Amino acid sequence: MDLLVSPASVEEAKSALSADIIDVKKPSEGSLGANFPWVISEIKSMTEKPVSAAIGDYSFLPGSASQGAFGAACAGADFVKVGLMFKGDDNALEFIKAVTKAVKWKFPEKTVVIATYADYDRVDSISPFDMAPLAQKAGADIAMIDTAVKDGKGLFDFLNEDELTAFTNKNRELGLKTALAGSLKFDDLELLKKIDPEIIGVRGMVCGGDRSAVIKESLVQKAMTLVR
Ligand SMILES: O=C[C@H](O)COP(=O)(O)O
Repeated sequence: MDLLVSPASVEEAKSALSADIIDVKKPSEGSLGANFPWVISEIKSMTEKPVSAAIGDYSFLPGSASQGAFGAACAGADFVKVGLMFKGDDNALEFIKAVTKAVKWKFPEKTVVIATYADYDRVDSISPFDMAPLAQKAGADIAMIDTAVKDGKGLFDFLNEDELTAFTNKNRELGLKTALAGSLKFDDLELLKKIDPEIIGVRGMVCGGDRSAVIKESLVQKAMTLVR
């Protein structure tokens, strides 16, 4: 299980470099808020580790999302991560195909992460369970669950161990990897290891519990020790 940590700036990324994946985002612009391309590029130049970039929590705007995805890939992101904040299988398939094509067109080696939300009912968006087969059909690589609303409720307030294990196992059958996130806590790590996704994503946990604070290097190191 790899640890993905989401810094919000170049300065903060320096404290996150011991993570397995450095995930550039702008939390002030949403759960999967997009940061500036020059921030992605500078963080990429600081590490040999894979760099991921969130490109936003999107309504059904496949053209805009494709351009964002291409921009993030050109700026140096190895993983391009997009959130689906809309409903409808046909629209989701069209959107995921467009984003995947935008990344793989010039960068076939790069990884496309399609995120949906554990609290999808709260934001009226597609469920992770409906999204994953569409991600596989569209040629994406990773099916992710995060939370849309960062109000203290986390992944396990919406989905239980059995549901998350079923999601992870089904993705593996489909040939997709799984990433799980959503206000995860140190106390969740043992259960997450049992569920066994390929990646877990955190920010609040390594900020000391408050995702609007800054990442603490010592907490990233603690999390790295505990996920192994
Ligand atoms: O990609 C993962 C997110 O950055 C998770 O953030 P969070 O742990 O504060 O919910």
